[in-house]
Amino acid sequence: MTFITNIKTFAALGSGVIGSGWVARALAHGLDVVAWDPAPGAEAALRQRVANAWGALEQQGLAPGASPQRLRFVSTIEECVKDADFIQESAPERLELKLELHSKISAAAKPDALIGSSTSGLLPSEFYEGSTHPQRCVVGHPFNPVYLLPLVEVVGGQHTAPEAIQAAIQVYESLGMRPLHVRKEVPGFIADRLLEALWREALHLVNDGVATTGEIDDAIRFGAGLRWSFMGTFLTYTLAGGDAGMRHFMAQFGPALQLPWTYLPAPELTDKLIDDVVEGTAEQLGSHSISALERYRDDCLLAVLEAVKTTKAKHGMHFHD
Ligand SMILES: NC(=O)C1=CN([C@@H]2O[C@H](COP(=O)(O)OP(=O)(O)OC[C@H]3O[C@@H](n4cnc5c(N)ncnc54)[C@H](O)[C@@H]3O)[C@@H](O)[C@H]2O)C=CC1
Ligand SMILES: C[N+](C)(C)CC(=O)CC(=O)[O-]
Repeated sequence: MTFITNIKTFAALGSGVIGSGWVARALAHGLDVVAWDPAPGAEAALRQRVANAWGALEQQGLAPGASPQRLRFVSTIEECVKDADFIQESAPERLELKLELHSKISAAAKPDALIGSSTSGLLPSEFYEGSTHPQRCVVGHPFNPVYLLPLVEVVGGQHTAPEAIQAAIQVYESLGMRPLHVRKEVPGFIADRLLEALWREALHLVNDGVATTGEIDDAIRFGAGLRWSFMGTFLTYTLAGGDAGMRHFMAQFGPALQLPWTYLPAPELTDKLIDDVVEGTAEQLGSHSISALERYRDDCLLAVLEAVKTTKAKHGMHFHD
């Protein structure tokens, strides 16, 4: 079974936060991009998002011929996918919607064009159930902003061919990404299970009046957040065990897991909790607009990526090590 991996035309369905991030990444890699989104005003919003991202992409380096002008917005699903070499769906996170959309996408697409879904945690076996040629269908779960963050989790469903997983990994690599094959199909995959655990605890801390949203963000950004950009939890905690390493760490800090410090179930999303979170984050945002904050985030990310790359090289490592 072979699938198209040398892609020239990228199709994006759904052009909100994530779809527009894919569009910007694909354009920056010198591809032709065709996009579709049913919302009124979607084309203008997409072009605005791409323009907002373009400065960061220029700083990172564009592929020869890369241009926002190579984006074509079309009015039907069929027109969007029929000539595409690779298709990425970024529609709202609703199982029924994705199920119906994928039956239309896959029926109109070339049979050897891979189809990826940006879902954050729905199961591909479920939403590709009605798809034509489901062996080429995968999840390619990205991270926001998609045009800068390298990670993409690649997950297959029960009908996905192993060759399709490998081919999708190849395509995502050609877009400058760092694919992580999630070998077992589980809800939330790997990264969102971790992120959701943190998010749940953060909401409990607000709900219990322990800290404001700003204080919780400070607890992350001045501490673990800084080290997470180059070293994950396991290696970090190996160092926390000193010369005795992980075995000593487990003996010393493992029992605290039983105390417990954390709650597993999520807090109830009461109106008060939602108001506290919305008002807290509005205060953090201050007078900055969302697009100004996006540009600030992108500048920080570019600087961090560059610093990590250079420091690793100094220690004889590659960025992906
Ligand atoms: N926002 C995030 O941080 C992340 C989201 N994702 C996933 O990406 C997908 C899209 O999420 P967002 O971009 O955040 O949502 P969004 O709400 O920003 O964008 C969704 C877009 O889909 C469009 N849409 C509505 N009905 C549609 C249909 N039937 N077919 C195609 N498009 C349709 C909407 O008009 C909208 O532009 C979801 O599956 C989500 O789980 C993945 C990683 C991160
Ligand atoms: C909140 N979220 C589940 C949509 C987050 C993601 O899927 C990944 C990210 O960018 O944090």
